[in-house]
Amino acid sequence: MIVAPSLLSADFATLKQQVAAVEKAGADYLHLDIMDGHFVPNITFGAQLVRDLRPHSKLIFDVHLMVEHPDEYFADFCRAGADIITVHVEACNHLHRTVQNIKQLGIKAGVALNPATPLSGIHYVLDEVDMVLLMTVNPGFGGQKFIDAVMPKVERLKQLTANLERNVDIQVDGGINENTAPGAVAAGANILVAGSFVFGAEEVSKPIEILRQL
Ligand SMILES: O=C(CO)[C@@H](O)[C@H](O)COP(=O)(O)O
Ligand SMILES: [Fe+2]
Repeated sequence: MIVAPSLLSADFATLKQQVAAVEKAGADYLHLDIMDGHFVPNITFGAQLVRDLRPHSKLIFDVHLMVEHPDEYFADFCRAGADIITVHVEACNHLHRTVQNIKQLGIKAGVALNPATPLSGIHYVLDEVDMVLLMTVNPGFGGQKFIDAVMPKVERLKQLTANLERNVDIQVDGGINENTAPGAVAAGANILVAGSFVFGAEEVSKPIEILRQL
């Protein structure tokens, strides 16, 4: 599995070292949660942090935009060094255009769905997107409980993407740990985001290895 540690659960006073630790431990992506205090009831960090971390890591920078008006921000995150930018379906008035505009910058585009959002909103962009992120918690905070009811949505998405000629990654995000990840993988996910499971461990290498082996 592709493992994407979420920096949200790291100690923000030592970010550079913690990014280096997950990279050394075999992580594939670095998941960067951008929250604006409007789309979600929490505020994290902006493009400047992505820009500052970029020279220190070869990890794929996977930017999860939990902001209103994502069209106003994604280009800045691309310039800052994002490799993948994911926008929320619930925040986009013209999702197809937003996805196309992200891809025109030469990076990958993802679309994210909250747990209560049905797959129907993305049927007509599946031909365009590189990744679909299915939230397995309500976005806004790390350390929440995995919502099992999202699993049939993962299965359905897997069926839909299997019919496409190109690869579309399925990312799950929220409450992923050694107990919940196997079910998500069985349902069809191939990218596992994990915040508290990775950064809450004494050694980040252990949870990363557990997820990688799935
Ligand atoms: O996008 C989000 C939360 O909104 C996530 O990326 C969290 O950061 C995941 O944290 P854990 O649930 O794994 O602790
Ligand atoms: Fe996230």
